[in-house]
Amino acid sequence: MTLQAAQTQPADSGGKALYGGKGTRRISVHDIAAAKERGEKWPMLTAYDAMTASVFDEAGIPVMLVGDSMGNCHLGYDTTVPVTLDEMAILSAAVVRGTRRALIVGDLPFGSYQEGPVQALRSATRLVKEAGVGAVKLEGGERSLPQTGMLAQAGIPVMSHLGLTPQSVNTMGYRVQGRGDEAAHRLVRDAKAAQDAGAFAVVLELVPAELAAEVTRSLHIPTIGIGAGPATDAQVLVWTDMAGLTGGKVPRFTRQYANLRQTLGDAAKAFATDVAGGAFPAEEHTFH
Ligand SMILES: Nc1nc(=O)c2c([nH]1)NC[C@@H]1CN(c3ccc(C(=O)N[C@@H](CCC(=O)O)C(=O)O)cc3)CN21
Ligand SMILES: CC(C)C(=O)C(=O)O
Ligand SMILES: [Mg+2]
Repeated sequence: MTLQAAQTQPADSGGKALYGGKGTRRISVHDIAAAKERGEKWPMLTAYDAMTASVFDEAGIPVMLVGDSMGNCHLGYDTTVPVTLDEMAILSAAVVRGTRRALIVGDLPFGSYQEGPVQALRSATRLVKEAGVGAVKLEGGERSLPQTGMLAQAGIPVMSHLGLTPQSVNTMGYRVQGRGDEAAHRLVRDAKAAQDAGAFAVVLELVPAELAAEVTRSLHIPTIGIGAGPATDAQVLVWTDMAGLTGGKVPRFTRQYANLRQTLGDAAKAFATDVAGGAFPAEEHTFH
């Protein structure tokens, strides 16, 4: 391929489709943009460790989010608020190492970008350089506009997160957002502002389906829904929720595709029973 051709063919992931495509190189934000033009709907899952990420990569999940939901799903906090940039960097690096094809998006944790665009750039640069993520995500539309613009101009692909923004749980709670005319208009404005500032995609969390559909129609960048109905370009779920590993209550918008909590608990009990009864280790596990 000539240099000229390379420059004019940004979106070939070697088989086109994000999901089910045959390409082996890393998916890029150009591939994400091309999927919206094709009308392809695509899946995104969170991942917090190399082994789980490798399973999803081999299953063809094209985009993974190292979510700050690692706070409650992996590190044992009650919310995402305590998660630090150090924790994000360590687990993001693990997810990058465990994958070959997926685009890895690192969540900027609470407190790592709210001070302003310079802090946002410093934090995002750490995730890009230390962890090797291909993009970062931050919460807020108009309120995070200087940050979104700074990252985009610096050449760091940035995903915006609107609707329910869990880092604001202490002021917002976990309620559906964008209900009523004024809140709906604000969400549309936020989404357009994020797009204009250079965001490559927008997460819409816990918003009415009709509003998510309107936002999806009015943007040229893809929308990724979670509790936002069926019309968004993509869908994201927290992996421990969809795999049935999360303990306690899970959000109503989740579908549980497996029951890993049961499976893993059964395996642990079977091991314990074998040890207690002397059935493990057997001859084939033993050296002489
Ligand atoms: N395990 C997990 N799954 C998630 O989806 C998730 C996290 N953690 N942590 C970060 C945020 C927080 N999220 C949440 C948390 C709670 C609700 C919740 O309780 N929702 C109510 C609906 C509220 C309403 O009707 O207004 C529900 O019953 O699902 C939703 C999203 C989504 N994210
Ligand atoms: C729920 C998704 C969008 C997220 O931000 C996270 O997992 O942290
Ligand atoms: Mg998050």
